[in-house]
Amino acid sequence: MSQVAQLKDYQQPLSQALVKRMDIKDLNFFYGKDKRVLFDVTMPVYENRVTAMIGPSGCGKSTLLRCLNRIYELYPGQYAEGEVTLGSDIKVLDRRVDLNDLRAKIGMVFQKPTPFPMTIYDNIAFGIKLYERLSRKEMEHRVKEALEKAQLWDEVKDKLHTDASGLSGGQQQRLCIARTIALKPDVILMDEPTSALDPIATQGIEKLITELRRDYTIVIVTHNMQQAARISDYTAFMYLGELIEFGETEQVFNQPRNQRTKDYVKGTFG
Ligand SMILES: Nc1ncnc2c1ncn2[C@@H]1O[C@H](COP(=O)(O)OP(=O)(O)OP(=O)(O)O)[C@@H](O)[C@H]1O
Repeated sequence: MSQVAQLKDYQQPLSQALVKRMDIKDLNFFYGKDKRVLFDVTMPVYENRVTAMIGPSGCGKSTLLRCLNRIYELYPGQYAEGEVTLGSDIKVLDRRVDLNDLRAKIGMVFQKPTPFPMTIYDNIAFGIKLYERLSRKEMEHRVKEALEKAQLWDEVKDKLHTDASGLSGGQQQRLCIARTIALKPDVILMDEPTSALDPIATQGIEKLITELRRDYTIVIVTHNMQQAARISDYTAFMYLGELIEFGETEQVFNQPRNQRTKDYVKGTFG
């Protein structure tokens, strides 16, 4: 059995056909006019699959992720050129596309769990209220559904109205995932979602990610190659702002086409 197959002990095969959920074409990114850090990146993001971005520190993984929901627009001087499409018709980089709508469709989970300073229940309800008017019953149902999908419900159902800061790190991260899920996104972006967590909590999140891909499309940036091998279906290897190789995770790890990929996955550099 291959190394990747052994690592994927808890991943169930998916039956859905391969469909492009997002399409990235000739993407360039600039931290100001004179600092270009992405160079003509072109790759698909497949629906109901986990795509991992790997590569040495500073290669542009997080920058690429941040282009997918235009979160960089919060910072003056940063801009992207090229094309990022969601579904068949939403041009993500087009300034006419409303950022709030976009971020509901393309949710994001960050490195450090960042619950809002409010109750567990309100953490979920808060985001929903920005987009939808639900009755109390409907809201209760949505909150429960999101917590169930994030596999947190059983642990918090008796303390929904206590402060979220009382949860463990792993629980807080699952709460952040629930908050994202509650908006019914198409795509969930995750930037090093387990790097602040202990091994047990990390395993819980990894398992959750592989289950969430039944309903969502997930793109994850990770430093941890074993994690990429365990949980992703597709892997993008980046180096110095270029996409060096993209393919099925099994292939990228076991039969890389590019010498740099080979060296990186073997641990020779990076
Ligand atoms: N706010 C910023 N201003 C200027 N340059 C930046 C900024 N953020 C990142 N960079 C540069 O952009 C390049 C890509 O950084 P990025 O954070 O996307 O890489 P990464 O692969 O995610 O790295 P890491 O694994 O260390 O998080 C690096 O050269 C980095 O120094």
